[in-house]
Amino acid sequence: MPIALPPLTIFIVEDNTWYRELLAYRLGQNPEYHVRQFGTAQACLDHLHQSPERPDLVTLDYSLPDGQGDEVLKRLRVPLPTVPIVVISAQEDVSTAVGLLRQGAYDYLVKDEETADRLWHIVHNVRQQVGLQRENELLREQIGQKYDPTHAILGESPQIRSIWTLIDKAARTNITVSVSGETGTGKELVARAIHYRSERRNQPFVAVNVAAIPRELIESELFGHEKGAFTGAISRRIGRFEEAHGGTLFLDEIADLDPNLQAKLLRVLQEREVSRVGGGKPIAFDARLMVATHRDLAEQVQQGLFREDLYYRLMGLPIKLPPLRERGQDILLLAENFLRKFCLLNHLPALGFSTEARHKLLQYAFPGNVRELKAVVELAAVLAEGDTVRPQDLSLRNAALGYASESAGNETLREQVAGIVQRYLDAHHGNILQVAQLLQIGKSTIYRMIQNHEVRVR
Ligand SMILES: Nc1ncnc2c1ncn2[C@@H]1O[C@H](COP(=O)(O)OP(=O)(O)OP(=O)(O)O)[C@@H](O)[C@H]1O
Repeated sequence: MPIALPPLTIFIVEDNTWYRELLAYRLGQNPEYHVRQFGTAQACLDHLHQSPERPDLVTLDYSLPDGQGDEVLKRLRVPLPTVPIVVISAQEDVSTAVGLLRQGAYDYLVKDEETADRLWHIVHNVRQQVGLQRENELLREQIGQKYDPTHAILGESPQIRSIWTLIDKAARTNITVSVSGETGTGKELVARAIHYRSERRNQPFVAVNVAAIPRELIESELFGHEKGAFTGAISRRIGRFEEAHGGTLFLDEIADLDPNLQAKLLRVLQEREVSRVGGGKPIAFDARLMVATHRDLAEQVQQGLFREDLYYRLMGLPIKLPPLRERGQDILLLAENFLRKFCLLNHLPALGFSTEARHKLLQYAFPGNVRELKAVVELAAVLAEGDTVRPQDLSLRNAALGYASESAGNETLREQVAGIVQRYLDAHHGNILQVAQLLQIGKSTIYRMIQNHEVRVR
């Protein structure tokens, strides 16, 4: 299925105001084209220098007051090495055209009454190409993310580099892996990375959060049950251990497993067989086991809350993930990555962080670690004005995150933000200016949400 294309940004560099307006008007007829106009080459270069916004296509007048086509083309190629640049000239001159094309111009057009239409076709073609390229990038990113820890588990800190090494080592054998670390540090991500690097990569990866399943259901969830095993067991059910056959079983929050099930798990690991609740013959268990916990399992053993024999069985290769606040500049690297991806997936123009916003991120402790950073960055992308994320867009206090927890669990961040804005609009009789002031967001953000049918003025 083709992906929805983000708007195409076009820079028009042309000193003749009338002609520039004409091109902008023609291209602007497609609402998916964002046109930005510049009267000189320098104005365009200054913009490229000061803003993270990058065009998908540039039209360049051959004779500008501050430079000739070939020379300006060369200067534009520095910040825009691969962006198509269409040169538009008042005169038809074959040798100039050939020279420009050799220099990497995308096309050469002569100004006449058909230029705007020809440009329209060129832009249409570029749009198709950009679409294919983005689709490719997205697919490559998805595959890369799945298999390569250096793509999936971002970071450049020494702590993360040593985690990559451990992942590679773990992936070479079937050793049980126990991942520990605070909430949101990426424990499940590490487990997945090991699975997708291992020989079991084409078999299932089954993740079970032990703490999330009610006590009375967990046994049948893990081991399955036979029909009639208990009231309500109206048909046979395959357990997660069986489901993971040939692949990997990831038991998250293992410290929360109740003592009875700890004993049963120990038996399964010793005998490499599982039995469904309610009988039947034992079934061979062939899955690689990985476990995770945010608690200190050794301490749980000391306190008598976790079986010591099971602890030694499960420990295998321990991988301890560092909290985000101890990973220094990784905070910025992750933040930029989340911002880029969010903009790409939501068809927003590219955004960057202001210097003050970076400081604010670096000063915060991130108790929710990477998960919290991701949520904060995605919300900031929605709230940002223009092309920059400012400190006030970063909702680092609990108050702002409190809104999120009020909402239904499955909503996306974007839906949650829309929900907040809608509530304010309703409460203030659709007064956009007032709502923008109260929420400290720009009016244009609200207009954009109305245009995208995310909120309504009722
Ligand atoms: N190093 C990283 N690079 C990119 N994304 C990361 C990284 N670490 C974590 N994430 C992202 O952060 C989020 C939380 O990660 P994950 O669910 O693996 O954490 P966890 O430690 O298992 O959390 P919990 O303790 O709550 O189960 C996910 O969206 C994950 O993709």
